[in-house]
Amino acid sequence: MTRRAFPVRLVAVVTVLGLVAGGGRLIAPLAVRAVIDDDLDLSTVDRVLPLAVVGVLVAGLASWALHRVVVTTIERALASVRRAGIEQVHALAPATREDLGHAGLVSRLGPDLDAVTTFVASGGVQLWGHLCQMVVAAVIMLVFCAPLTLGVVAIAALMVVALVRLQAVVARRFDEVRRAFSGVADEVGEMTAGIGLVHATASEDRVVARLAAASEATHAAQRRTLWPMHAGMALGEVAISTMTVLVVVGGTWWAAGPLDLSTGDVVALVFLVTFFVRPLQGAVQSFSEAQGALAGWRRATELLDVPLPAADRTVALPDGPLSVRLEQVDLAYGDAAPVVHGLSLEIAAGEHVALVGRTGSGKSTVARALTRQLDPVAGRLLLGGVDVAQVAPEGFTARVCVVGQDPFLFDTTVLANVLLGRPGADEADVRLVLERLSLLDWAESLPDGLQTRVGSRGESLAVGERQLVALARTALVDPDLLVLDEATSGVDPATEARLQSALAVVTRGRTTVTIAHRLAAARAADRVLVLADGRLVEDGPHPVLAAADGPYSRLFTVWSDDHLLERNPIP
Ligand SMILES: Nc1ncnc2c1ncn2[C@@H]1O[C@H](COP(=O)(O)OP(=O)(O)OP(=O)(O)O)[C@@H](O)[C@H]1O
Repeated sequence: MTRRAFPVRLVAVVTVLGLVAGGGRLIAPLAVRAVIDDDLDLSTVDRVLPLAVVGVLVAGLASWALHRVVVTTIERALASVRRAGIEQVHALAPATREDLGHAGLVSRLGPDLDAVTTFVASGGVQLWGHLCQMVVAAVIMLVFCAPLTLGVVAIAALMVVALVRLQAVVARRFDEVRRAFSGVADEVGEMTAGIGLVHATASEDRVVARLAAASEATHAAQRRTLWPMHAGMALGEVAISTMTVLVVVGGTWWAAGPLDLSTGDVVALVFLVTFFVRPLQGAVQSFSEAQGALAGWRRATELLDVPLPAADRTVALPDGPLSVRLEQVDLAYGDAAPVVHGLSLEIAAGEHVALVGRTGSGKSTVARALTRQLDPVAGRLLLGGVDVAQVAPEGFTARVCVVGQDPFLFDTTVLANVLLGRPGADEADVRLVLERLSLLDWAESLPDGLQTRVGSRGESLAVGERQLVALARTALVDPDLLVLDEATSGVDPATEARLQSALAVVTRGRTTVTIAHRLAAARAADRVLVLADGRLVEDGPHPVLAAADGPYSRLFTVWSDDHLLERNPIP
């Protein structure tokens, strides 16, 4: 994150506006003082009233300007943090991104920053106005009567200490309320999601009892917040009353004695006490809200300090289809033990290989390494003869593409999702690609053709259809290494046929690694690599491995049986 210089001008503007906004309100007690000291003379009222009105108007204007400056500045700062955050997320190493987690990233750039906005818009500006008003009130009181002001400040200090403690209790209790509320939400969520099971097992009473218990817990938690909240309010009232008595008694005593205090001074002091203490109460409350906003800001900006991949990755991949070479590669997640061990293999440029193996054998992990979402913890991975550790990130995703089992689509049209494949491409390019993949008829048969919206994450389309869109997008990218994770479920026979013919076109002449979960995908490859427990245990063309008495032929038998069952279901 680029650190900016301290914004001296902004702070100066905000301070002046705060002092005018806060100080302007104090014109009222000063006007009252002047009128009382002139024995309620009407000519003084005529003189003072316009001044008081102007003062209040100026204070109002300053308050509006303060709000505007602060909110605009903070919103700009937040927008730039969001932008920088998104750029940072893109620049992070994929493994780091995965460590931070999708939800973590979303919350840092979403709700965490929203907490700052909410605080600034609701309490933040008032907090500043309150602080300024307190300062001005304290200075005027000091001018009128320093000893009384010191007494007032001493009582206020005691009040702040007590309020801060009470606030901590309130915050804890509110946390309990939030947890209790989320308990209710969990119960409601489970109840609605599992409504079928609830009916089937006739457990309505149990579920309702659990919900009632969760609701009761919420009420109890809310009741527990009441006493510290009311104690805080009562404390404020007691403090104000004590200060008022102090000012009235002390002021009267001093007025009659050592200090030259007029009746107007004493009355003005009584008002000023209120103008000093009320914002103090508000400020204490806003301070605790500020903690949440600050925590949100810290979490969001922490993201900007996450180290980026080394800047010495500057080598470009050679043009054309890319060969793949793994030399004694170990792959691991985080600090855990490697899940792929000493993997060595070679894939020629333009070759199509299938990765097969039982679940958990390491296929997806190898695919992640090929697409650089996971860096080897040992050994070397070379693409086109270049060690990926040195390959520049720029342009990498245009050369190496992955089509996952359930590809992500943006909530927009089919056309817009495919167009993402190549900047500058237009509808004609997309139609051409779809035509080449024999998918144009399918796309046009969708409710709004290419303009059909795919819904959030593409949920309006079936999984297989999402893969079709992703394949078209990939064909538009025209990568030199393609990693395909074959869809295992949710693909109807018609979509399956479209997928297979589109895949045949997309993979032609392109280095392709398919994670094959089914026989057809393995058979379509030039070569099959069999993984078991993160190790390469077989390597060869399908006919050879199928004929050998090894792990692949055993998998092949299982697949063949499944295939037969699919075609000839048990009656
Ligand atoms: N994100 C992850 N964090 C930690 N361990 C993981 C992660 N992903 C996979 N693993 C572990 O790595 C090992 C290999 O998993 P991988 O997903 O590569 O297997 P796979 O052969 O692709 O399985 P499947 O066919 O079920 O997708 C497994 O032990 C798995 O638990």
